[in-house]
Amino acid sequence: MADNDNVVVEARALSKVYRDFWGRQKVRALKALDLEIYKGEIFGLLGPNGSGKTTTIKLLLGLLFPTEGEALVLGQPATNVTKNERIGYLPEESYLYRFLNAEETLDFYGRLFNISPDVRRERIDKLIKQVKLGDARKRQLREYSKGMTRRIGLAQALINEPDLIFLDEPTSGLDPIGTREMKDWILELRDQGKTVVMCSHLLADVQDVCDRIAILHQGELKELGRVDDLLKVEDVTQVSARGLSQDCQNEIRDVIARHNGELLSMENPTTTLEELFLSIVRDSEARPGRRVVKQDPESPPADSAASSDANA
Ligand SMILES: Nc1ncnc2c1ncn2[C@@H]1O[C@H](COP(=O)(O)OP(=O)(O)OP(=O)(O)O)[C@@H](O)[C@H]1O
Repeated sequence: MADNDNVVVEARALSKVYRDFWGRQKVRALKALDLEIYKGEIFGLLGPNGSGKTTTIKLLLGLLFPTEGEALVLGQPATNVTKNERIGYLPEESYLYRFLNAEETLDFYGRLFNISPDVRRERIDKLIKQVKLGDARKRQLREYSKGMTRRIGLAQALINEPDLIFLDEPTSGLDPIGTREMKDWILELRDQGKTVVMCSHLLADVQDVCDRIAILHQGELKELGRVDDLLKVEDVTQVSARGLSQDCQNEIRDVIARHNGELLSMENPTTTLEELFLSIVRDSEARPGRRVVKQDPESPPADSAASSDANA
């Protein structure tokens, strides 16, 4: 295996077969996976349900033993669980104690890592503020919404200040604002030099934050590479410009035709629904009480009661 400080995860022919009670072959969940993940990158593990993503993470955490092949994580065999002191893990379903509050939960996990009381107190305070649970720090987790549970899950995964963080579906159950915050935290972790490995079915989120991805299907690696390279459409050139007159646009059309090119589109770009949603919510927070009813010219007029309410 490579002796390279930059390689944080290295899997060679990593395979897992789940057997049934009688020891007969049951499911080939992972088939000879070869993979390297580098320091300081956000790596996305994608694939349909049952393609082997969670199995891969569990093998890398040493929670499962491989049937064949091997993996090195942070320079140590994946099966060596002492390396997990430098790893954070947010499972798909957070296994948290419902009757503990946020502080007690983080204190519990801090103790598991033998973090001294002073450092624990300081870190818990910092993390609770970071994931914006300051107002809910004394509330039991059974009262938490899905989004709050995801956020305390992230704080728990960071309690040991890990170098490598595994996040299984980090944005599931979060609203667009919670999703944006989670993505910003993930980007911040990379800025701090940490390595993040995430699984997600939400491809827009993966595209937004991941540097490289691997796509698994039926336990096999089908694609591996940089997101921007994989998504680049080689034979199309996109130009974006502001302030073009109609004459100028016509000239551009002529130039493209003269050079035997095919004009695919020349139009005003649209923003994303995420951008629109976030700008409306931020605007509403900045100017509470302001209500807008925008009339779609195609739709029938709103009834008079709705209009007078909106103008109130
Ligand atoms: N403990 C187990 N015993 C037997 N089969 C298992 C076990 N865990 C997973 N499998 C099987 O291994 C395959 C891969 O499962 P895995 O959970 O790794 O997929 P996944 O990509 O994480 O799926 P999802 O997106 O649904 O979380 C599936 O066919 C699954 O049924």
